[in-house]
Amino acid sequence: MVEKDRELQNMRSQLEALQSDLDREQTIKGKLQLQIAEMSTTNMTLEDRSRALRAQIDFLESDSKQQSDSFADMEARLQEALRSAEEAHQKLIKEETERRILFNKYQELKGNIRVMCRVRPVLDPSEGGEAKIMFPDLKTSTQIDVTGPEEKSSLGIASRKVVPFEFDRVFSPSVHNQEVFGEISQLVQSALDGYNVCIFCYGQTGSGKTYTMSSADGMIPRATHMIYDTITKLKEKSWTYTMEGSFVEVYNEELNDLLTPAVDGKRKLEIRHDDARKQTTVLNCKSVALDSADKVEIMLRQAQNNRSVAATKANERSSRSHSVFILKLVGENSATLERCEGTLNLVDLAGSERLKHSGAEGDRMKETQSINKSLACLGDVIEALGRGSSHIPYRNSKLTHLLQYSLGGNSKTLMFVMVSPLEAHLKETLTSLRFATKVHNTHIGTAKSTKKTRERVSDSS
Ligand SMILES: Nc1ncnc2c1ncn2[C@@H]1O[C@H](COP(=O)(O)OP(=O)(O)OP(=O)(O)O)[C@@H](O)[C@H]1O
Repeated sequence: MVEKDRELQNMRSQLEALQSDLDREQTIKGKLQLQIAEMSTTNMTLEDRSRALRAQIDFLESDSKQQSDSFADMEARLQEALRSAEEAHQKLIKEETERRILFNKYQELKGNIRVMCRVRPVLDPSEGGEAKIMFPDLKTSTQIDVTGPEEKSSLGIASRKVVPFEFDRVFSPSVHNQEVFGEISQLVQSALDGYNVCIFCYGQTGSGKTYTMSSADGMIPRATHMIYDTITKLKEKSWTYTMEGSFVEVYNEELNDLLTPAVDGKRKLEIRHDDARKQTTVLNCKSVALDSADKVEIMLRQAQNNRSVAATKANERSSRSHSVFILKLVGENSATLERCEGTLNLVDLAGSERLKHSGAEGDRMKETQSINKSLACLGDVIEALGRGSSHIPYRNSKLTHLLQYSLGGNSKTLMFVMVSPLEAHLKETLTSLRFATKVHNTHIGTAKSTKKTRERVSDSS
C-alpha cells in the first residue's frame, strides 16, 4: 500500500509537471500564432507595395522614351530662351546707344541754350506791395507780362508799360520744385549720356536762387537722386558709373573750395583744362565720391556753412558769391566698351542787383563790382557764342573760365531767371528779364527760332 501510494504521488507530480509543460507550450503556440498573423499581414502589405512598384517601373520603363524626348525638347527650348534673352540684352544695349544719339539730337533741336523764368511767391504781407505780373498763356506757360514802373511823358501824362517776355518756360509762384525739376531732368540725362551741362540760377538777391538750387528739395538733391536711380537701371544695359562731386565758389574773382573749411588752411585752387577730353579739373580742390544719396546732403550742408555770406543793405542774408556744384559722371559699358564722361554744373549766381540799389560801400562795393563784372562776362561769353565768334572771352572772369567746356560747343546750358514778385524789386526784375531775353535770343548749335520782345503801353490808371 505504501509502495502504491508512493507511485501514485510520483505519477501525480509527473502529471503536474506535464500539465505545466503543456500550459507553457500552449502559451508559446498562442504567441507564435499571433506573430504569424502579424507577419502575414505585413507580407500582404509588402506584396501590395511590391506590386505597385512593379507597376510604376513598368509605367516608367514604357514611358522613358517619351520622357527623354520631352527632356530634349525642354533643353532645346531652354537654349532658345537663353539665346533670345541674350539677343534682347544686346538689342537693349544697342537701343541705349541709339537712344543717346536721338536724345541728343532732340535736345539740340530744343536749343543748346535754354532760358526759364521762375517767379517766387510773396512770403509774407510785410514784404511790401506786389508787382503786377501776369501769365497770359496758361497752355504753354512760356509768357510773362510785367507792368513796369510809372513813367511820365513830356506832356506830363503818367503811364505804365506792360512789358511782355517770352522764354522756353515760365513758372508762376504756385509751381513747386518738383515741376521745375521735371523740366530740367532731360539735361541731367544729357550729363549722364556724356555731355557737359550747365544750369544757372540768375536773379537779384532774395529772388529764390538758393531755394531753387540747393534747398532740401531743390535741383541739386533732385538731380543726384535721379542720377542714382538711372545709374541703377542702366546696370542691366551693362553700364557702370562713378559719380564725384565738388563744390566751389567764386568770390571777388577768387576760387574757394566750399568743402574744405577755412580753418584747415586752404590751398590756392587752380583751373586746368584738358582740351582733348573737354574736361576741367580744379587743382587742390576736394572731390567727394558720391556713392550714396545722403552724402549729397552732408556735402550741401558743409558747403552752406563755408559759403561767404556778407551783409548788404539790400538783403541781410545776401550771398555775395557764385557757387558752383560740379558733378562728374563717368560711365563705362562692359559689353560695348563705350565710355562717356559728362559734367553737370549747377550754378547759384550771386545777387544781380545793381551797385546803386544795393547801397554797398568799401568791401561790399568791391564784392558788387566783381559780381557785376563776372555776370557781364557771362553775358559776353553767351553773346560771343551766339555770334559764332572765333574768340570767346572765357578768360575774362573766373566763372566763365571755370565753365569753359560747359558753355558752348556741344554742351547744354540752361539759365533760370529768378524773379521777385515785389513792386519794390520791379526795376531789378525788368533788368534781369531783359538780360535773360538776350540770352534767350542767342542761339548756339542747331536752329532755334528767336523771339523778339515787344513792349506795350497802358495808362497808369
Ligand atoms: N518758390 C518759392 N517758394 C517758397 N519760398 C521761396 C521760393 N523761392 C524763394 N523762397 C524763399 O524766399 C527767400 C529768398 O530766397 P533765396 O534765399 O533762395 O533767394 P536768393 O535769390 O538765393 O538770394 P541770395 O542772392 O541772397 O542768395 C527764402 O526764404 C526762400 O525760402
